Amino acid sequence: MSAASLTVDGVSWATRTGKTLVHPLSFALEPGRVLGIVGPNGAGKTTLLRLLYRYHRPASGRVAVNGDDIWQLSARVAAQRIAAVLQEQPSDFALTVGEIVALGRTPHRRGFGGSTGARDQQIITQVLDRLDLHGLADRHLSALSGGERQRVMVARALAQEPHLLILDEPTNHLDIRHQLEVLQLIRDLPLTIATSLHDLNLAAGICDTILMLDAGRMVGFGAPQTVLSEVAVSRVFRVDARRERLAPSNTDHLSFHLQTQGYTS
Ligand SMILES: Nc1ncnc2c1ncn2[C@@H]1O[C@H](COP(=O)(O)OP(=O)(O)OP(=O)(O)O)[C@@H](O)[C@H]1O
Repeated sequence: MSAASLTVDGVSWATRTGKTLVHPLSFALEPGRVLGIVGPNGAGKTTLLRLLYRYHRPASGRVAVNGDDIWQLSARVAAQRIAAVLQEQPSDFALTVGEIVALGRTPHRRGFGGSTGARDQQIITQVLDRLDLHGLADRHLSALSGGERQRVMVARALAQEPHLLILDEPTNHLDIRHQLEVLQLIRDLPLTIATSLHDLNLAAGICDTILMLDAGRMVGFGAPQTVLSEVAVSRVFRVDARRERLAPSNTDHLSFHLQTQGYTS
């Protein structure tokens, strides 16, 4: 596994009816960085992620991975570089966990239906181990809990050996232990990562950089402590946010309260 740089230059996206959901935004991420995308419901997080994994073609601007415009790459080469773990649960219920993780190798095979080689098998075994899924390899997806399915989807994405990993709310469906495990895995992976996260404290804990969206506009980009200020979080999320120092861990923690006085945006 190796990490890629990500460059987003003047990228915007609008619906067919002309409603702009992502206003032009630019940022750059160095290889190996973890970017957290935060913002209220409907702010455009999923739409921005779709632009990063070549699902939406930008209305303006370009997305480049290691300097290459992702729309200049073939779909297959793009899939060798970028993998995504999405919110929607998969519909491949008839497949086993092992078979689904093996699907992650597809972009690396010659021709469709190519057989699984020794190297593919080795990688599949490694990711099953890494996600603690070995005991479930022969189980059908329909027989798994939501959290187990989520781990299978992360395993499939890692089997793809991407350089850039996109995750949309990866901790949905996960209990606290598995949330922590998936987040620690994300932090330790030698990949460039862009993930949306609703939990601002988790985001501050694992991300190097935070991108804050509000109504399709980038309203913050930088270190978590800077972007997730009390003032900015209060304004964008329409709450009273307070930053407190937790003892004995000596870490910052945001707490949220309904506003007593209205903020106007
Ligand atoms: N293809 C589309 N056509 C029209 N509207 C869309 C489309 N995709 C998303 N939207 C709308 O654009 C806005 C942004 O959606 P998006 O899913 O990107 O937000 P989000 O920040 O991921 O929200 P959430 O936190 O609720 O998941 C929402 O109001 C959504 O209803």
